[in-house]
Amino acid sequence: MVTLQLDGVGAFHGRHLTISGISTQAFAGGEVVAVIGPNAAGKSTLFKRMAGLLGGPGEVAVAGTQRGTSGICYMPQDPPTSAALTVYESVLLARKQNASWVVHDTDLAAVDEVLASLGIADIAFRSLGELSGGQRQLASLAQTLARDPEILLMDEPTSALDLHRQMQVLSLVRDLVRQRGILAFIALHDLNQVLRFADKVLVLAGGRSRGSGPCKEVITVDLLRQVYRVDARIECCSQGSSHVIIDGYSAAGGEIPHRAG
Ligand SMILES: Nc1ncnc2c1ncn2[C@@H]1O[C@H](COP(=O)(O)OP(=O)(O)OP(=O)(O)O)[C@@H](O)[C@H]1O
Repeated sequence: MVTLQLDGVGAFHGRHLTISGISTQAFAGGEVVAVIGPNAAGKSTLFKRMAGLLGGPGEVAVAGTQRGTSGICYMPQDPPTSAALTVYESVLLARKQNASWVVHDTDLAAVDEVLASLGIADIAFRSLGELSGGQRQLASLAQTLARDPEILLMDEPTSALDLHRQMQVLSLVRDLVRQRGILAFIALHDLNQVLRFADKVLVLAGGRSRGSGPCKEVITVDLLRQVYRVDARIECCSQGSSHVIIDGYSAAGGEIPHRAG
């Protein structure tokens, strides 16, 4: 089983150490780990460091992989688009593992499967350049999933999607994680989506870790107050699941004068 553990991890942008000292327990295949925190907390930076795109101190310790670093698939927050390709071509190209790759029937079948599972077979032959923002995000998701990841790093993969699509994508990722033993890290801002879909959470703020572990243990009223500066309740709904309800927020930290609603 694939595992990933962070040990004193930091990352440089140029000479500036943007994140530092991030350590966690070992996360294992079959788990969805939400990476949460306010804007500029360091979530994208950590993903780039985990994907090997940024250098820095500490160790991203990966074990149990079949394909080494090529099994780590990173979906950036703003993926570049090559407007000349169709969705189908871009997803097929994502299957390319090395320079000697030639297309096999299994590649074509994998592309068909991923397009169908994301519900975007109808735009397979549209150019990437003519898609809506949400369609582009779905195409980027298809490219990432088509790589047969062992470890998935997805930076706000649902930020451009409508509610139905958010549910569809997060359910699909969770099902793939369970069925294939993938380890998925997903940066999300919607904490109710986190409580619904993630098994564990890693909280960042100011470039440092503010805790990690099972969602219900880590996401507390105190954490929401300290990290997000919101006055919130976490309540169980009639169907038994936990929800974050925001009552107010602080403009400057400490006191929480603004009441929502
Ligand atoms: N290319 C860069 N050069 C210098 N600093 C950068 C660069 N990219 C990000 N940073 C800085 O690193 C810090 C963390 O940014 P990062 O993008 O990782 O945050 P984030 O948690 O993903 O934020 P958001 O939720 O807003 O997407 C910020 O202070 C940001 O200004």
